[in-house]
Amino acid sequence: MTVLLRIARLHKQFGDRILFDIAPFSLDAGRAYVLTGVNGCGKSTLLRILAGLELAGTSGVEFAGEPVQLDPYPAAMRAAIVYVHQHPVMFSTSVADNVGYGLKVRGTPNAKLARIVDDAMEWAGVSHLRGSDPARLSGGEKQRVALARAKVLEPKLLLLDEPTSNLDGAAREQVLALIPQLLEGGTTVVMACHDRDLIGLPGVVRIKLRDGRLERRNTNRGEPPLSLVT
Ligand SMILES: Nc1ncnc2c1ncn2[C@@H]1O[C@H](COP(=O)(O)OP(=O)(O)OP(=O)(O)O)[C@@H](O)[C@H]1O
Repeated sequence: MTVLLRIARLHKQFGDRILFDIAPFSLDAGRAYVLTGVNGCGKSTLLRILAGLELAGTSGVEFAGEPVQLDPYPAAMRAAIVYVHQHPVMFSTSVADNVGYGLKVRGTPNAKLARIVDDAMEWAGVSHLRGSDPARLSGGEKQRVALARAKVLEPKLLLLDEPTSNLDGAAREQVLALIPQLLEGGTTVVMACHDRDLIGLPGVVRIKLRDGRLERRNTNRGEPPLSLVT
């Protein structure tokens, strides 16, 4: 399998506190990973670094086979990597505008954009909310809109930060039902989570941040070992 992202060393500290020092690790193209670890170990920070939202000390970074630096964050990675926050921030226009915003910025023609947005909203079960004020959505609806907004961009790497946290009952089930479909699309996905149902998804590689290191666990359901952390 092709490596999408390779990092020889990734080091993050806040003041004197070393949060993690990871060396080396790689993410395969089209592979799904679940990132676990105790509260505060740095899962969100790691995803934010990969998304270019936070700086870190890095060396030996390659993305899609090209050597890159993460500061300044490369445009090619900005275009290819989408981060979905556990509390997604929405523009206060409409749900449909939010789902289509990234495509609009990319200059997608209106007719095509409308079609893609319709399909994504149907996929996420939020078509009925198309004209709604995003500020009035429930947590589960917001997360599903955020997943639709990410999906339309067809990212090479999708980073999901605790997609089911703070959700329960039907809202959680609805988000859980979307995730396997995202994993089938050929996108590399990394999900930070504590949710056992996500951690147990078949074919997903488990990685764990512990004591500032990234450990690789087995792939679920006894599949062959993968080259996640080499
Ligand atoms: N800007 C910052 N300055 C100082 N410390 C920070 C900053 N951002 C995060 N931290 C600290 O870094 C640690 C890791 O935070 P992070 O949110 O990445 O953890 P997490 O593993 O995602 O936690 P959780 O499972 O609770 O979401 C925490 O102790 C947090 O307080």
